[in-house]
Amino acid sequence: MPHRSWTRLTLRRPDDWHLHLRDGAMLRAVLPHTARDFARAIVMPNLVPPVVTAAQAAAYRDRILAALPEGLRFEPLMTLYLTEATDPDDVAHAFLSGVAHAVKLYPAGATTNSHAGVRDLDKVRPVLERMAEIGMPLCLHGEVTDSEVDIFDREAVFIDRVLKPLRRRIPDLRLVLEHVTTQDGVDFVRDQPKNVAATITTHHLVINRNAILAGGIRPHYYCLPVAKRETHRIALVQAAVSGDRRFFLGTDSAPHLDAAKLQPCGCAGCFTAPVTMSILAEVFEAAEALDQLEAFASLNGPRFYGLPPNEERITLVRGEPWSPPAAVATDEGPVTVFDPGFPLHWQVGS
Ligand SMILES: NC(=O)N[C@@H](CC(=O)O)C(=O)O
Ligand SMILES: [Zn+2]
Ligand SMILES: [Zn+2]
Repeated sequence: MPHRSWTRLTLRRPDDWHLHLRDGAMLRAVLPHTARDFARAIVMPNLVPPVVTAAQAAAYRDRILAALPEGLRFEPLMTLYLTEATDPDDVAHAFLSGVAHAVKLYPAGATTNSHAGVRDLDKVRPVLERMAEIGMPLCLHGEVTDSEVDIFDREAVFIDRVLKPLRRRIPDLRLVLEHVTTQDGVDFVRDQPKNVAATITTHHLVINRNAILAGGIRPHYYCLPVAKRETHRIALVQAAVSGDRRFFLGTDSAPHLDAAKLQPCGCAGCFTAPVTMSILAEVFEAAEALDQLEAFASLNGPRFYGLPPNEERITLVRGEPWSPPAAVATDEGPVTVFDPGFPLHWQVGS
């Protein structure tokens, strides 16, 4: 049956393998939007102060569960923020006791709340070697921070200068190239026979760099890594719909108050949680690959992380275009919801 005529699609409940839930008022406002559609999420640790230790991750996990509205089920999968002072024993304890599922590497200065991240990879080598021994994945924000390097080239340069040497030095370390944005990144992952995967965001599947700049500056499309040329967006779509187990959904839904985005130096991040599954259905439908959506959103991620896929199912239903909320209210102000720029026909059935 041609995909264009599908009006319903049932799949295992998806997970989000890269998510920012923040804390406090923001956490309470955004969490229900993820928990409505997703069973689990890899929760990013870039709070202020960052989630560095096993104890901090356990406490953050408890705050997330306490913020979950009655009647919703959701399992936060915690990560540890890698610093040059991180203790390998604490990391191993966090992983082996189930408190944390991955460590996150932010090159210092690369993105939101990354200043406590890593400047010198040699300093964290004992941690990385221990992780390789116990099979704990390292999630990477894959951009160099060198101000000489053009912002649109920072992922490709990271792959050459950091990722390839790291692969050679610690080949058993399991890596996730988070929010891959380039053909270069896709090609790198495809070249790795094992231990490497990549997450792909919602927004990088639908916007290219024109969205940020054409016709005026549009802060709600500014995220890191910054969206690239159309050729790169197409490479991401091809990877996502290919069924290749190395690529899976990590929305990187990254809410910031509108007040923090709409200013002369605005924050990076797109808030996609409320619309991700609808957008993905449009993207996969347009690629005539709706039958691959379950692999991308519900199967490939758990396989990489060594977890069972969810048993529960959701149904996406195609109908007349619907209008998602323009913004989600928090106690501290509104957060604009990502607008893909095309009508959304698909909705997750209740
Ligand atoms: N993606 C973003 O643009 N922002 C993220 C950080 C990140 O994932 O790099 C955030 O925490 O706001
Ligand atoms: Zn990042
Ligand atoms: Zn992120």
